[in-house]
Amino acid sequence: MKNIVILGSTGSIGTQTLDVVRKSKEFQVIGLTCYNNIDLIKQQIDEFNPKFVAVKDKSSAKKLKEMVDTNTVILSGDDGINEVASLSNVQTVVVAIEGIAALIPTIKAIETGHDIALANKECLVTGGHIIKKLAIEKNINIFPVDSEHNAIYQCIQSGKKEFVNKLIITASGGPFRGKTLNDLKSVTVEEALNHPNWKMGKKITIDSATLMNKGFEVIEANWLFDMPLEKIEVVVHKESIIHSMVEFIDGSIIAEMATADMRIPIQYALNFPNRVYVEGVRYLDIAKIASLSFEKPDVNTFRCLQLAYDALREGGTMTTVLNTADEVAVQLFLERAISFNDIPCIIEKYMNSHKNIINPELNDIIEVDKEIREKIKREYMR
Ligand SMILES: NC(=O)C1=CN([C@@H]2O[C@H](COP(=O)(O)OP(=O)(O)OC[C@H]3O[C@@H](n4cnc5c(N)ncnc54)[C@H](OP(=O)(O)O)[C@@H]3O)[C@@H](O)[C@H]2O)C=CC1
Ligand SMILES: CC(=O)[C@@H](O)[C@H](O)COP(=O)(O)O
Ligand SMILES: [Mn+2]
Repeated sequence: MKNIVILGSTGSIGTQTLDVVRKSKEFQVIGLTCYNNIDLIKQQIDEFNPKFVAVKDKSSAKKLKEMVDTNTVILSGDDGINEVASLSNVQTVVVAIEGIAALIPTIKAIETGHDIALANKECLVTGGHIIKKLAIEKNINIFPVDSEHNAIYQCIQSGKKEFVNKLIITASGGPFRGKTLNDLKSVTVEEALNHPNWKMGKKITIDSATLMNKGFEVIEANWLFDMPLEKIEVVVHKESIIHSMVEFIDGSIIAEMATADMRIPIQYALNFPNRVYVEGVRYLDIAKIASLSFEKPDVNTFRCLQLAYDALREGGTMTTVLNTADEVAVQLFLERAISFNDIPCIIEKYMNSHKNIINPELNDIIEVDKEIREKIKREYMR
C-alpha cells in the first residue's frame, strides 16, 4: 500500500487520479484538497476516508465541517493546503491544483521529502529553479503527469540521457488550428473551450487554444529534463496519438503513443517503474489509424508560444510575468471582458514593461505575481 495525497482532488486531474486509485487498490488516500467544491470533496471523503482535507476558501471549509460525520480533519486556507502537502507517512503527493497557487504547496511537499506526481506546470514555469534545486537536495523524484512530459519520461527510459539529441513535444493545435489572426478576432468562449481531443479544466483548455499551454510545456521540459531551449521542438500533431518523442544522437526517434486518456500517465507516475491497466482505458487500435500528421506551429498567429520562448530566454521573473499575465487574461476572457486576441497582447505588454529579476527568490516570485495580477485587474476589470 502506498500512501498518497492529492492536491486539487476535485478537478479534472484530481478526479481521474481518484479513478486510478479506486480501480487499483494499491493506494491509501491520506489527504485531499480543493478550492471550494465542497459537494464533490464530501463525496470523496465518504468514498476514500482521508485523514485530512483542506479547503482553500475558509467559509466553504466551515460549511464542509458541518457536512462531515467521519473522523476526517478539515483544514482551511493556504495554511491548511500546505499542511496537507506536508503530512508525514506519505509517499507521493499528486499536484493537480491549477495555476501558480500550486507553487508553495509543491515546495512544502518536496521539503517534507515526498515524491511528486506533477500535473501542474505553472509551478515550474514560475519557480522551476527553486523546485529543481530542492528536489535534488531532498533526493526526491518528480514524476511528470502532464501527458507530453510523461511520454518523454517513458521514451527516455530507452537510452542514456547523454545520448538524447532533442525532445519533440506534440501539440494538438487546439480548436483553432489553421485559423488566421483575423478568424480569431471574434471567437467565443464556447468555441475556445471546445478542445478537439482532451476534456480538461477551463484554464488549461483556453491555454491549449492560444498555444500558451505548449509554451508552458517547453519551459516545463526545460526544467524536468535539463534540456536547453534549442533542443526542444514543438510539432503540431492534430490527432494527439503520439504524446511526445525523444530523438537520440544516432537519429532514432522514440515516440509514446496511447489514447488521449490522462489515466494512463497518472497510473505511470504513481506506479513507476511498474504499470497497471486501469479499467475503462481504451487500447489504441493501430490498424484503424489511417495516418498521423505533423506540421510546424504558426507562432505568428498563436503568439503565446513565441512569448513563452522569449520569456524562457530572458529567464528570471519574466516567466512569472508570462504566467501571471496569462492567468489573469484567461480569466478575463472566460468572463467575456476581453477578446481572444487580447490574451497575447496583454501578456506581451506586461512582459515588455517588466524589470526582470534574475535568479529570483520565492518572495520575489510571489511579489511579482501579486503586482502583475493587481495591475492587470485594475486596468481591465472595471
Ligand atoms: N486536465 C488535464 O488533462 C491536464 C491538466 N494539467 C495541469 O494540471 C493542473 C490541473 O488542471 P485541471 O485538473 O485541468 O484543472 P481543474 O480546473 O479541473 O482543477 C483544478 C483543481 O485545483 C483546485 N484549485 C483551483 N484554484 C485553486 C487555488 N487557488 N488554491 C487551491 N486549489 C485550487 C480546484 O478546486 P475546486 O474544484 O474547488 O475549484 C480543483 O481541485 C493544471 O496546472 C493543468 O495545467 C496538465 C495536463 C493535463
Ligand atoms: C492532456 C495534456 O497533457 C494537455 O496539456 C494537452 O496536451 C493539451 O493539448 P494541446 O496539445 O492542445 O495543448
Ligand atoms: Mn500537456
